[in-house]
Amino acid sequence: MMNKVNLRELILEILLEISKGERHSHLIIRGTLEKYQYLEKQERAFITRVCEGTLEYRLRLDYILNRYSTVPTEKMKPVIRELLRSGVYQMLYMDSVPDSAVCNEAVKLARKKGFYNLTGFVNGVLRKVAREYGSIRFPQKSQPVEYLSVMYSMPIWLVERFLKDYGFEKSEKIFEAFLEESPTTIRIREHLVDKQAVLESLEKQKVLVEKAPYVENAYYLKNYDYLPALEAFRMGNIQVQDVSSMLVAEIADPREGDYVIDLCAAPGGKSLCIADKLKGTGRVDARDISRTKTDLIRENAIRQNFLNVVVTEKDATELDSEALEKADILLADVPCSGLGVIGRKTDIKYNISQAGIQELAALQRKILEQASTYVKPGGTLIYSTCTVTPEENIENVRWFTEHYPYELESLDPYLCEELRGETTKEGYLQLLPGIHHCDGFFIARLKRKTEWNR
Ligand SMILES: C[S@@+](CC[C@H](N)C(=O)[O-])C[C@H]1O[C@@H](n2cnc3c(N)ncnc32)[C@H](O)[C@@H]1O
Repeated sequence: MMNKVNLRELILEILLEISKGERHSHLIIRGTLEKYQYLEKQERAFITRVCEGTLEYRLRLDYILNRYSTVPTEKMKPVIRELLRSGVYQMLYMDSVPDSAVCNEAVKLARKKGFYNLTGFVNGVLRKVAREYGSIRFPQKSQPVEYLSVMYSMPIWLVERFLKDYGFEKSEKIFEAFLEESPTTIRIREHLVDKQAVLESLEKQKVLVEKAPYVENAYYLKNYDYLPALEAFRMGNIQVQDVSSMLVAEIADPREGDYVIDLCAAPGGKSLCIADKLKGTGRVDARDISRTKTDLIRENAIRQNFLNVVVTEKDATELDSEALEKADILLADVPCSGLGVIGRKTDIKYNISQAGIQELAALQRKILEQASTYVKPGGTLIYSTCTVTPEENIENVRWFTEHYPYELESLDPYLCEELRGETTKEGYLQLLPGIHHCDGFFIARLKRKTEWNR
């Protein structure tokens, strides 16, 4: 018989690993769940929920703990800090766990980890929080920065940035959306796939399927445990992808026979979406910087049986003289700060810095510089990011049109009415979580001028 696993100990180990900030939290959680595949569905869900929740609400949990602890959270021993954070998270956000059980388990675990002299401290702090939580005074809207930081667990400097770029109301909606559960969105393939049959196969496997907005073949999936167990997934008929990413392929609008270069393609979502739209014709040259990354694209292309996708390892900042003026469509879905997908990748909000954003904006310009040479005169360049900072988005596009023979082109022919507006008419779209029904994303469509007529 299998030894009983101590779930809270696993959670503590995951949180300690996450707190080092060296690897993405979703990879750490996934790695542990893969190692303990034999755990029950509810046990796996419990681990995921406590780890994700503790991370998502870290700053708010620290604010609460610092009201009751004589030692501030940043001075605590890491084991004690993560035990307290996850304890408070369970008490405040998980009705199914009694407060007394949370305190007892945390004390037991502190002892097991060798912190005998701190068991009284752990017990005292958690019991005080349980008793007095209702009377904690949180910052009010009259102190907007502190309020948004504590209530939505966003670092102060990021709150200040969002306030500057988007104002209070929009920022609050965006932060609220970051804390909501992000749905699993899929795209059903268009070419050679019977959409109705795919929907029926999903329903037969008891998956709840709901239409997602903006894109015809986009759906939300609920009530499934393990994606690879779904026939539609194994057959390569569906692809997990947020609607914002699907919009890139809609806006690229490939025509049969087109040659498309995707400079930063891994794991391949947009490349494969475009390849599907090419209906088995043309070619998508899907590139990325490392073998690990290109293997991800290959894996996805093979599962979905795409024959018009060629995968290559290439650094997009280096010139590829063989590709000069060859592409009908060039996709630069560049590495970015990822602030639009904090709802899916929580650690971004704790790990990104203003200097990091500046560095990324410079890297994006370097990639655009090379990209500019691969497009046929009259061809299309799509620039996209999953972030919301002006310097990585519209400011880069303005810089690009000032220095290279490109002009913005309206997105309206490719978008549903709901997404059309002033900027889409001009040629770009900034999607914001909480305002739009998808991740935060930026897409611009640029046409290479046939003559350099500045
Ligand atoms: C936003 S992700 C791409 C997502 C992908 N387009 C999709 O839809 O699945 C950015 C990618 O850029 C890649 N990247 C970073 N620096 C690069 C470089 N210098 N050259 C090529 N790819 C690079 C990263 O490995 C990462 O896979």
